[in-house]
Amino acid sequence: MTRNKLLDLRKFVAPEFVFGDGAAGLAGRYARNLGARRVLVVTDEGVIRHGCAGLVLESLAREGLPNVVFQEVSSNPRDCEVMAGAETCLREGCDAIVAVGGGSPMDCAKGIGIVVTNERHISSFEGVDNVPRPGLPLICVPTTSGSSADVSQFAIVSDTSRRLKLAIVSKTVVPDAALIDPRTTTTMGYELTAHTGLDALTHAVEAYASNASSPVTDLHALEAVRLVSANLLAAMRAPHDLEARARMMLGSLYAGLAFSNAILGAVHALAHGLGGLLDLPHGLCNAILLEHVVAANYETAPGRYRNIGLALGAAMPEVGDHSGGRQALLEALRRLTREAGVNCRLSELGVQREDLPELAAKALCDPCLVTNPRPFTIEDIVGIYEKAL
Ligand SMILES: NC(=O)c1ccc[n+]([C@@H]2O[C@H](COP(=O)([O-])OP(=O)(O)OC[C@H]3O[C@@H](n4cnc5c(N)ncnc54)[C@H](O)[C@@H]3O)[C@@H](O)[C@H]2O)c1
Ligand SMILES: [Fe+2]
Repeated sequence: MTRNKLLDLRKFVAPEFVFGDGAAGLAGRYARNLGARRVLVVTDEGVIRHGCAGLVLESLAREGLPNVVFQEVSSNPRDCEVMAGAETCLREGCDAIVAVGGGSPMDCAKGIGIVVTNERHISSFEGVDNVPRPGLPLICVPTTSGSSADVSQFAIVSDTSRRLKLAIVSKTVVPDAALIDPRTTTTMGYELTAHTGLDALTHAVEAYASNASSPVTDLHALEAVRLVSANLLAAMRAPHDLEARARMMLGSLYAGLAFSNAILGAVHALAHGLGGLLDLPHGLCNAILLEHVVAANYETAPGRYRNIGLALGAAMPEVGDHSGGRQALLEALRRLTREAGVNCRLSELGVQREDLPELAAKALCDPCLVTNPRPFTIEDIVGIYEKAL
C-alpha cells in the first residue's frame, strides 16, 4: 500500500532568498547585515570575464567593504582548490564569503567556509550530516540557472585522489542568503544554457521520483519541470530575453527547493563518477543518463512518472497503461534533450567499457542513490552506463 506522506513529520530547509532584477547588487548590503568586515569573493575566470563578479564587487564597494577575490576555481571544483581558498581566507583575515558564479564557485565557497571554521580537510565532511560547525557567513549569487547550490544543502567537490565527486549533505552548507538575479544568466552561451537547464530538469525529476519526496517538494518539483521544459529552448535561442531567463531561473530555484529537501537519485549518483573521472560538464552527464535511469525506474513509480510526463507536456496514455506511459515519457525526454543539442553517447566523451565497473562501484556508494525510487545492484548500474555508452 502506498504510504500517505501528508502526515509524515518532516523538516525543510531553505535560505533567505531574494529573486529578481537587481538582486546581485544587494550583495554588499547583505554582507554588511551579516556583520562582515572583510569579504572573500569566490568566483571563476569566466564569471569575471562576463561581468557578473563586477556587479558584486561594485556592491561591496558601495558599502565600503574590503574584499579579496579568490578565482582559482575549476568547473567541477577540486578539493585542492577548496583548501587553497581556505588558506587565502585565513591569511587575509576574511570573516564572510560571497560566492558569485555557477555551482562550481558556490560549492567551492561552501567548502572553504566549513574548512575554515572546522579546521579540517574538505574530504572529512563527505556524506550526510558530517559537518560539526557551521561555516562562515555565506551569500550566494548564482549566475547559471542550473545547480541551485545557492539554495541547497549540498556541496559537491572533486576528490582528485579518488577521481570522484564527493557529496557533502548538511544544513550547515545552506547559504545565509541567495541573491537570485536572472539578468546574470543573459551572458550564458547556447551550450551552457542547455547543460545547466537540463541539470535543473534532472533535479526536478529526481526530487519528484525520490522516495524522500513530500507534498512540499512535489509542488516545487512539478512546477520546475513545467517551467524548464517550456522555456529552455526559448532561453537558448534568445539569450537576452530576460523573461525567458527569469522563468528558467525560477524553474531552477523551484527544482533546488525540491531536491535540497527530497534529495536526488541514480542520475546524480551515476553522473558524479563521470564528472570525477573525466571532468565532464555535470549537466551534460545528467542529460545523457536521465532517460536510461527513468527507463529503469519507471515500473517502480508509474503514477509519479506519469505526472512528470504530463508536466513535460507529453501526451500520456490512460492511468493503467504503464508501458505506453513509459514510452511517452521517454520520447518526451529524448525530444527535449535532442532539441537542446544533447545527442551524444558517453563513449564519444571518452568513457570506455573498462571504466564501467569502477564507475558503478563509486555510484553505489553515492548518497544520492539512497533516495532513488528503487534499489540498484552493481550489475544494474553497469547496465545503465552500457545503455548510455
Ligand atoms: N551544490 C549543489 O546543490 C549542486 C547541484 C547541482 C550541481 N552542482 C555542481 O555544480 C557544478 C556545475 O555548476 P554549473 O553547471 O552551474 O556550472 P559551473 O559553475 O561549473 O560553470 C561552468 C562554466 O560556465 C561559466 N559561467 C558561469 N556563469 C556564467 C554566465 N552567467 N555567463 C557566461 N559564463 C558563465 C563559468 O565561468 C564556467 O566556465 C558541478 O560541479 C556540479 O556537481 C552542485
Ligand atoms: Fe545536478
